[in-house]
Amino acid sequence: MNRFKHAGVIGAGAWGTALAQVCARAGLAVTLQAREPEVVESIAARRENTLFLPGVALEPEIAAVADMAGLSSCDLILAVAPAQHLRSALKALAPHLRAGTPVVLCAKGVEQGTLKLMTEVAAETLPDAPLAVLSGPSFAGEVARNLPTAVTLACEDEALGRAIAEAIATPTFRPYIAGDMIGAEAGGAVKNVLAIACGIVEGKGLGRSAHAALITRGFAELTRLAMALGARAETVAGLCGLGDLVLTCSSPQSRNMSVGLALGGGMTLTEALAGKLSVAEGVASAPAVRDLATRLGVEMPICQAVAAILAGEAQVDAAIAGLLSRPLKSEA
Ligand SMILES: NC(=O)C1=CN([C@@H]2O[C@H](COP(=O)(O)OP(=O)(O)OC[C@H]3O[C@@H](n4cnc5c(N)ncnc54)[C@H](O)[C@@H]3O)[C@@H](O)[C@H]2O)C=CC1
Ligand SMILES: O=C(CO)COP(=O)(O)O
Repeated sequence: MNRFKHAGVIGAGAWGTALAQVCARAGLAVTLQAREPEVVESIAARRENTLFLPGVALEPEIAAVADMAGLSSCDLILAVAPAQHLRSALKALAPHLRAGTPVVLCAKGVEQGTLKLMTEVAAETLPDAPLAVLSGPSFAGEVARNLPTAVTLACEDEALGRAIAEAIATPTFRPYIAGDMIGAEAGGAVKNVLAIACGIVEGKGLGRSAHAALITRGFAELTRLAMALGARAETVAGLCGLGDLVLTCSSPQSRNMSVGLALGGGMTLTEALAGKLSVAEGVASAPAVRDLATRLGVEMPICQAVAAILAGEAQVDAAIAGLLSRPLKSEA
């Protein structure tokens, strides 16, 4: 029997809307909180999120609300506001959260300034809420259309992790349970920065060999940072780390990779982001990942190069030349 009955989803971007679909298909009542009035209106009037997930017919169980108060009767919350807005979203949720309601963190990023992971932000804003992390290779459009997807559902409380996974699983959406929340969230945050690098490699036409080298050396960086943060190696080798890195570095469907493609093709960052409503988390997380690596003494040359390019401190060609001319070293 499902322990949960009513899911509340914070953030009606593409991923929040896709996860609302998953929860509805899993048999839960769903309330989707949207920041934009036009999203609430389009879901109520047309059963479609015309702004962030156009062309997908939404399940009848999904009700959209503007106010966090609309989530007060939920017994499970999925927090899907972008990483840089998670703190303000959870603060707004706090007065309406029922005691003991688990909060599943679904954003992929590191908070700028504080350099905190999403679990740290949530622990500060909702100190009493049980937390879990959902992360893995999952394009919103594919999940919303019911294509097969597997993700990591990480929770320190194994029984709670299992209960959440059972509540949201469907025949096509398969959460694998893990105990390591830090590994799950570190993988998702760093892969977005690496996807920008992969886009640059593609945009510059540097070839499949360079692409494979970048994914592999990028994974080494991701693993080093995650381990320094306290993650377990097997978590980052799973869906939320390696799996998501492979997906995001391999398809222009990725918003992060698309930004890299544009930069590699000669656009400025401003041109690459112009007119985009959707979030490319790696752009905001790159400087935070770089600063976190510096603080922890972790070598992350690819992420550092991406951060420098995005900040206008390095040109693309010079950054590539800098990476290729690093002293030869042991692979391990
Ligand atoms: N789209 C995807 O395929 C996937 C996205 N994610 C992650 O989910 C998170 C949300 O991304 P998407 O749903 O794709 O977003 P999106 O790019 O589709 O939409 C932008 C979102 O940002 C919100 N937003 C904009 N300004 C804001 C502000 N000032 N305060 C609060 N919210 C604001 C909008 O309301 C909207 O929900 C990100 O961390 C992303 O990395 C994770 C897995 C898949
Ligand atoms: O996280 C994602 C896939 O797992 C989505 O990637 P983008 O945000 O780069 O589109």
